[in-house]
Amino acid sequence: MRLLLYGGTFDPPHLGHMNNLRAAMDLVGPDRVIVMPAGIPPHKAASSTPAEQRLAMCACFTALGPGVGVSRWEIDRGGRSYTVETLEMLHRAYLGAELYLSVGSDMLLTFREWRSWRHILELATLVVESRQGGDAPALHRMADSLKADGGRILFAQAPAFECASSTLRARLQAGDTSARKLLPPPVPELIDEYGLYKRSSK
Ligand SMILES: Nc1ncnc2c1ncn2[C@@H]1O[C@H](COP(=O)(O)OP(=O)(O)OP(=O)(O)O)[C@@H](O)[C@H]1O
Ligand SMILES: O=C(O)c1ccc[n+]([C@@H]2O[C@H](COP(=O)([O-])O)[C@@H](O)[C@H]2O)c1
Repeated sequence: MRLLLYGGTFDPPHLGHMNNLRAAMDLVGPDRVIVMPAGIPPHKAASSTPAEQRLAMCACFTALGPGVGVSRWEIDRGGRSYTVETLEMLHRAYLGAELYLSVGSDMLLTFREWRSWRHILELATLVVESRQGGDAPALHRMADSLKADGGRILFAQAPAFECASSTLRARLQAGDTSARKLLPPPVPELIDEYGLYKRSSK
């Protein structure tokens, strides 16, 4: 059994994430996909969007196929979400499964800063997706060096879809409604329902 983990802050999920996960699924052909919104992301400021609302927005990923589920495990644990702990949990819960971890280019380039990154390489195959055209040489250099440390690394074959949650939040807060086109359903509807990313009053 192949199990693909896709973690993120998802504040909010966007078409770059959808493109990323679809490409990883096309490459790996997983039996099961677990989308895991982080409690507190380890390497950036905590999101001000409530975890339950980020979790609800992740329903967009289930459109990618019947094997795709969204887990609240990291949110329920609370605190900083270290991927090694999530992979250890999956390793125990799905005995014998081959684990894959989907990451965008920024995550691969900072991978040696992750907690217990050597153990992550033992537990899972990394599936890398480019976030911007032209980043391939740096990604391949990093992949080669992680392979020398025993890592297994695959590259998903999809053109980069340049998009970031932080930019979309800023655009929505500035009243740029065209940013909504980069959000998969039901994300725009939930943003309205929860009153997220509101234009700041001056
Ligand atoms: N446009 C994209 N293309 C490919 N991968 C992406 C893209 N955006 C995010 N990712 C990857 O998705 C995962 C989760 O990302 P995250 O939720 O932090 O989104 P983000 O857009 O990077 O957010 P922010 O701009 O707030 O940092 C990470 O592995 C990240 O590299
Ligand atoms: O475990 C770590 O040390 C670690 C360091 C940085 C990022 N991560 C994970 O990578 C995923 C994407 O992180 P982020 O901050 O871009 O949302 C998310 O699942 C994080 O928990 C994990």
